[in-house]
Amino acid sequence: MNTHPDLARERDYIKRAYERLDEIRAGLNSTLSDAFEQERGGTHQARTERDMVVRATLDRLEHLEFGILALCFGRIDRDKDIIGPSESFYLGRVAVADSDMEPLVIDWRAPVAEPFYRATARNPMGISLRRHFEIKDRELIAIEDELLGDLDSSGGQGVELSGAGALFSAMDRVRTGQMGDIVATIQAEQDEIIRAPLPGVLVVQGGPGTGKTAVALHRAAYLLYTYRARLENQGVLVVAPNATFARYIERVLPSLGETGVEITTIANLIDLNVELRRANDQEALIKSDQRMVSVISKAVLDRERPLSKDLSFYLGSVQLWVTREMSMKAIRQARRRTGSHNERAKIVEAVLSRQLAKIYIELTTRFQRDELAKFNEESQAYDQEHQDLIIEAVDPEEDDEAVIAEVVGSIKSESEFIRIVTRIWPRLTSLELVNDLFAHPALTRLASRGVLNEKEVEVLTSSHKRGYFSRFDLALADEAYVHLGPVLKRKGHQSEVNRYGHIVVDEAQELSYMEARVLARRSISSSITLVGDLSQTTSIYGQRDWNLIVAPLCGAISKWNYNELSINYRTPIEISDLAYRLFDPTSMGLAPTVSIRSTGVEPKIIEISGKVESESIWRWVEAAATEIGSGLVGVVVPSNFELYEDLENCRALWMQDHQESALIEIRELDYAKGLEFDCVVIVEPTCLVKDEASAKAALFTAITRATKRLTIIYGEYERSKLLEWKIIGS
Ligand SMILES: Nc1ncnc2c1ncn2[C@@H]1O[C@H](COP(=O)(O)OP(=O)(O)OP(=O)(O)O)[C@@H](O)[C@H]1O
Repeated sequence: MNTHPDLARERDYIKRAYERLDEIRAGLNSTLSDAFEQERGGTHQARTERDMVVRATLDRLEHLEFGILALCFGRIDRDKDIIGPSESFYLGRVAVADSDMEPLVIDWRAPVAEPFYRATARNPMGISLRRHFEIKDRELIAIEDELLGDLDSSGGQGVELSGAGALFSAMDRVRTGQMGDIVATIQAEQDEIIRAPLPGVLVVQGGPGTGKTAVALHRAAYLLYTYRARLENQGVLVVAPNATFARYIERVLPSLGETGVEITTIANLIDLNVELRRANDQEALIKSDQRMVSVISKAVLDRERPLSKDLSFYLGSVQLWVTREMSMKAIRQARRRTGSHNERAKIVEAVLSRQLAKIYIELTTRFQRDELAKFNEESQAYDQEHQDLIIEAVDPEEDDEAVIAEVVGSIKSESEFIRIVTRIWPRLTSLELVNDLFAHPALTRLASRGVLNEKEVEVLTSSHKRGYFSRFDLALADEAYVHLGPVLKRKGHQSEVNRYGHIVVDEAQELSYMEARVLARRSISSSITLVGDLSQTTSIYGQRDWNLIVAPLCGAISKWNYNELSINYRTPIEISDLAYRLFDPTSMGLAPTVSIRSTGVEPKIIEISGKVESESIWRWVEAAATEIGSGLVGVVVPSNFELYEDLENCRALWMQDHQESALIEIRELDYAKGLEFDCVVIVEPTCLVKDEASAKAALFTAITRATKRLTIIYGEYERSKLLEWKIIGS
């Protein structure tokens, strides 16, 4: 029972704030129903104005909709200073003012709120008191005060924390499988990143559980608040590594009153509407490589091909030849022009049709129709030499443009002519280009000559499945689109890409070079926040150097800002100790992180003799779920794990009988990354990913998903590796 002397007074204040919030909501709802009730009539302007009112009211209502979450979570008392008397500010997830427009609650993002997150004993930032409220069902139940004068809020590991009580209870909460906001307990090092200026590339490196995802999302909300006029128009994009992760974080921004942020994956952003297949590691590695930039640009050029032999078609009874020479000239002319490949197909078409129209006119006027027929009969066709003579004889000045235009029109609608032009300069969708490129080894080889070796070409062609694409193909298609442009006059052509005022990328260490280019193309002015952890790079195409990640994103700006986070809010000391036995971050030049919670429960490490079977695994999963009681158990298994289906069956049966118990999820590492579970069970810990070079980082990542308990189940064949990795002792 909290017996703070100010409890009753603060309770009244918070009650008043809630009542005022209700009043504001009621006012907005009645504005809305008035607008709906008004007849659709009136002038166009009146209707437009009404629509604007409806939209703005709906936006405002949405902004005030945060369910059962607390409106107000803290207060700061500012000392008297030269500009005014001492003052108290109540901070909350949205601003609420009374009917005289006097603020009751201030938005956490307002500049005046900054000391709530940043003030320390050494630098109190002009405040004497920081107060944290615990609110349940709209009622204040506890108060935690920090007097900045004699602050001692060390988390036990020599770390200075703000609102330690509120922070620890937030960290201890049972996980639901959906990320929540941290607005009430943001720590100073996090706040600095959240409130960093908008322009430029900002990199946030932090070990597991340091709040990178949370910080990234709160930063998006902060930027929208602070640069609303610009960003509401331009848009803010959050890029998640996969759809599972996007779902995991989707509630955070709405709980902060921001619903306009787009959260998506790179594949969805490219939006080519294809079902994705998995890529194998070697294929993924090559297709993510920087060298693919030149392969793709060459692949487009390779499709601009002169004819290998002369081809003809009939316009009426006249046989017209498109010679190899003509096709080369047309390509040269088209290449001299600006515009995308697809746009310039028109130039090839125009050049050839005009040339052929002149030939046609010359032929039909110079010879009698029957003489021409005889001529054709005798020689089957006139050869290139004849035609060249005719071309030279044609003086454009003397031609009647109207007649030429008419013949050009007829030529352009001849299907054979269209076929020939398509052969020389096909209009292509980006997926067609990528599909053709890997479906035909000759094209692959041609485009990658001097860039990829024969073995790499073999990997690309042998892993290709006609008409099926991986996410890596999509990035290549996006690259190809830059050269190709939309296919005009064809159904389903792609539109121009959306560009954003700010882009936030999570798990940025896994951003491949080609995917980074996808994002660069969608950034208006290289205003980007990248959050990630180089010690958790587990994909074969991911990076272990921020310079490499940032390079394709910087655009004209060569400087970028770097920040590190150091406190692990997720993993208890007992579990992170094990993780750091496996991996020493200083070996990569990264600052070690500090866990600030302890559970007193050591991880369980279990050896299974003989073959690892689903029954034996499940026994331990069940034990973990029973032990934890409620919350979330994440079973992390190797990718393409042969027992995956069996485990899913065990899970389905277990869940039927244990509906009130802990939820169990079985996940490959890629789909557990970035997430967290009250209890983690890792199966075959040395085999989580195929790529051996990433195996250690994969286990490190899996271990650090746990907020409370950890069980590792390994087969005896993994013992020597686990000994070497210091996970088990001899
Ligand atoms: N200031 C904070 N107050 C309360 N909880 C916090 C705070 N910062 C982070 N957390 C919690 O810690 C957990 C880890 O945060 P988050 O997932 O953002 O970390 P991360 O650095 O992205 O982790 P990883 O790289 O391991 O996936 C989350 O449950 C988050 O809500």
